Amino acid sequence: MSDSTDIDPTVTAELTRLRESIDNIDAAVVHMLAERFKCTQQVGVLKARHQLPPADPARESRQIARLRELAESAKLDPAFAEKLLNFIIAEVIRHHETIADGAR
Ligand SMILES: C=C(O[C@@H]1C=C(C(=O)O)C=C[C@H]1O)C(=O)O
Repeated sequence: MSDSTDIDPTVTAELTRLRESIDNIDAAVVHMLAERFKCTQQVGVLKARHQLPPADPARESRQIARLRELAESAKLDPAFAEKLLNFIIAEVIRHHETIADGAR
């Protein structure tokens, strides 16, 4: 069995370089998601104020179609992109329901 002391130093250096980029990308994703949630919270307040429903399935369909196209041109699995967007949207709708409940 090999342990970390047997690894070729050039392999370790390459792994470290790649992991530094992965960490930077993860940080960017967190910051972008935080900005997205700031916007969606404002949408939630606007909807609650004007008695609009938390979810907008027609808007979601357009977003999914657009994201699937973007994913294809970026060589990212469109099914994965759709699942990710649906996961995020489900959380946003939950937030909107909470905001609407608080406004009642
Ligand atoms: C943010 C909105 O509310 C919901 C959340 C969406 C999203 O996270 O992109 C899209 C549609 C809605 O179901 C919106 O209506 O724009």
